Amino acid sequence: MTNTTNLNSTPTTTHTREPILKATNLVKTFGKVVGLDGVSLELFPGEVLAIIGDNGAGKSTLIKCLTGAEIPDEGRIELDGKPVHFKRPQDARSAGIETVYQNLAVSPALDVAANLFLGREERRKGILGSVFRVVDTKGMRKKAKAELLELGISTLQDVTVPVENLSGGQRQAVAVARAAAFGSKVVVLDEPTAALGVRESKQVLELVKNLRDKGIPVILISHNMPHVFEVADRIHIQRLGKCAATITPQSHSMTDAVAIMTGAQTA
Ligand SMILES: Nc1ncnc2c1ncn2[C@@H]1O[C@H](COP(=O)(O)OP(=O)(O)OP(=O)(O)O)[C@@H](O)[C@H]1O
Repeated sequence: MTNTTNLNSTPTTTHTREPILKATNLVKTFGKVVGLDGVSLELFPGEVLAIIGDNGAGKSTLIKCLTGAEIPDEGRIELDGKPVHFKRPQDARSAGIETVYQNLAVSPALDVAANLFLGREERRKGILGSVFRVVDTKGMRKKAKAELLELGISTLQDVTVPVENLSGGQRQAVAVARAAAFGSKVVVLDEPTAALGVRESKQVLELVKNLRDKGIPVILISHNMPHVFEVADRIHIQRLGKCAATITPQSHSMTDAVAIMTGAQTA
């Protein structure tokens, strides 16, 4: 991958590999309101792509179109080079796109391992034979531990702790670990550090880097410029429903990014 300095709305990075996820000219309107006005995006293997933009710039709408929560009016989405037409979030999830939304979908009363396997519980034969299959708590706990270890999540040693007893950062880590497990191809994180303190944010940002290093590309939506500049390989800037520019932390400063975002600097 080579980075070039360029403020045009075309991606500033050239890649030798094919994108895992590619969106071309997405349009989404809500009555007279234009949420997305012809937005294109590419996500490459092993990268963190941040999406930034002012309120109402179209970040959520873009993510929702990529993850099946909204259906674009126009445009094309390809996953691994093949066109996809997600009609609901479950379609995107089945295809390998996992999303962690701001309002975390963790179950507070369940323990860490149960949360990691939520909706995908593993079963084993019960003592009465193969007819009765019981939830394989022990097996899932073992796998949960291995998954957390692989992701470098060291703050969650005990997978039998109920999630309601964890800190905000640890809960976020559980949600991200769940998204990263089960062979997902892409992880989308919506404001993962918004509700966290400095130390907890740092842990989550480390986790994002670990995901990338593990080969899972991440799309990160964030308003926090220092966080974006710390972890992103490329930064897609949304403005008024369009992509104003795609930059890199090497090619542009935070001041540049904010100026492009607000229209003070043209792309
Ligand atoms: N369901 C909806 N119905 C009507 N208008 C919508 C809907 N969803 C989004 N919009 C509009 O589309 C535009 C883009 O909104 P979107 O939520 O994608 O922006 P955003 O960049 O995520 O903003 P924020 O940072 O405030 O969450 C806004 O004008 C918004 O009001």
